[in-house]
Amino acid sequence: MKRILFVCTGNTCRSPMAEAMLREQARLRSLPIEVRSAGVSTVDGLPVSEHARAVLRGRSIPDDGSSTAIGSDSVEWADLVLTMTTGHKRHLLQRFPNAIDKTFTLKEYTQTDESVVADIAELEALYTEWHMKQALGGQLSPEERNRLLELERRIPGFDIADPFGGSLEMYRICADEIAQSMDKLIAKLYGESPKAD
Ligand SMILES: N[C@@H](Cc1ccc(OP(=O)(O)O)cc1)C(=O)O
Repeated sequence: MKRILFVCTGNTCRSPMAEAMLREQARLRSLPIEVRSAGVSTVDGLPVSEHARAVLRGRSIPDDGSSTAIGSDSVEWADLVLTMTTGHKRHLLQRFPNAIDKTFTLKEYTQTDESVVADIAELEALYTEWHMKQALGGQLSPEERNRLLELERRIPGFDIADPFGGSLEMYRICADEIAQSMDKLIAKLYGESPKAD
């Protein structure tokens, strides 16, 4: 059984859509996956946004969840933590540094260019080094800082933009973006070919 945790800001738009979509795919394909979602800046018990629910309904996907503030219990529960943006990933890793080996942005985890994967690993190591040095009152060396900036410049963007407060169409576009990654995620985890749609 694979346990996957999706993370966004409020846990009322993006990560609940991702959670519901993956759970539905797992059900349809009989895949051994458990899914949860949480927000880095939210409180427990908020309903999923109306537009997100409408988009899910349009895809015939049930949704009956409510928001959960991220905590050590859900991070420890997960085998894989997939965030909607790099900002969420940084936030999460600052609070739960032990989760470094299982935490990725959704798009980063599902993209396949090896050179980009290597760049991301190097960048994450540099950020970890930076945080450790800062905690001890130090700084990165000028070479490390230059390298960090170079990597930041050349790594493609992996963020799924926040549709909060936007139109139903914005939520649809966001859901389509998440759905594409979901097919790639299943292909990566189970070697199935992504669905053509
Ligand atoms: N902006 C909201 C919080 C919020 C942010 C983003 C958001 O979308 P998502 O659930 O996709 O992170 C939902 C809620 C507030 O001011 O309280």
